Amino acid sequence: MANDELKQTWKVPEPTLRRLPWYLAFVKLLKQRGETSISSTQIAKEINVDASQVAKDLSYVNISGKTRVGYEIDTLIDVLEDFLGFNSTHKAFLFGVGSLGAALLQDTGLGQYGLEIVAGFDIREELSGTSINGIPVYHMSELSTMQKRYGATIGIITVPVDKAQEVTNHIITEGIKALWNFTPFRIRVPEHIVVQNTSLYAHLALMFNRMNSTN
Ligand SMILES: NC(=O)c1ccc[n+]([C@@H]2O[C@H](COP(=O)([O-])OP(=O)(O)OC[C@H]3O[C@@H](n4cnc5c(N)ncnc54)[C@H](O)[C@@H]3O)[C@@H](O)[C@H]2O)c1
Repeated sequence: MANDELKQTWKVPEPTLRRLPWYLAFVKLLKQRGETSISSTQIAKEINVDASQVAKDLSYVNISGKTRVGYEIDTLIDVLEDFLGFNSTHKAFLFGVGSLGAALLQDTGLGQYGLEIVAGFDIREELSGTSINGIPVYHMSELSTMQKRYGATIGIITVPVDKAQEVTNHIITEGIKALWNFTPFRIRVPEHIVVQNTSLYAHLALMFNRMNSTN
């Protein structure tokens, strides 16, 4: 990606980046049903987002605004996937092949979103040399060697919470540039490193809270 394009992508507001994958999933569903075009008004209705918001979100994406006539579905899918980075392959290492880590290795869906987990790492000796879903698992001590082989840029962190910072520090020195952190620890990183924290539990708390307020 050219530098200018990269800067453009950075300017996209986070809520827009969260909504665009919803639009993509919906448009893919329409394609499966044999539809060939869709308007932003239709997307808005289906996703339950304001039509002007949909048009604004799509204005960040490089697709010509045939708002009333509708977008050609194949083109919209291509452009959205490209924009969201789902069409390119990002190589990732996963750290901590425990219950969550192993489940993520099992998930074949990640590949459709451009994330290719090429190897898992753990400190448990008995795991090294094994594989999950065809993905090899290595001992942490092999990280340097494997990084030379695979050149991964993303690190998925599924180690125990008290190991999160230590593992982060270590893998950054091995060339990992972006971290998908599943631990509840707020890891500290140098400015040029990208961190995305993800927690299933945070969403649970939200659901419980909303359930209680509707009782
Ligand atoms: N974000 C979420 O929604 C979510 C959901 C479940 C768990 N978690 C978090 O994910 C993490 C893992 O949870 P789990 O239930 O899979 O735990 P687990 O104990 O089953 O797995 C942790 C794995 O990390 C390995 N490990 C420990 N130290 C390591 C190191 N220094 N380097 C590499 N590997 C190391 C362990 O050997 C183990 O295999 C925890 O921090 C937990 O809080 C988050």
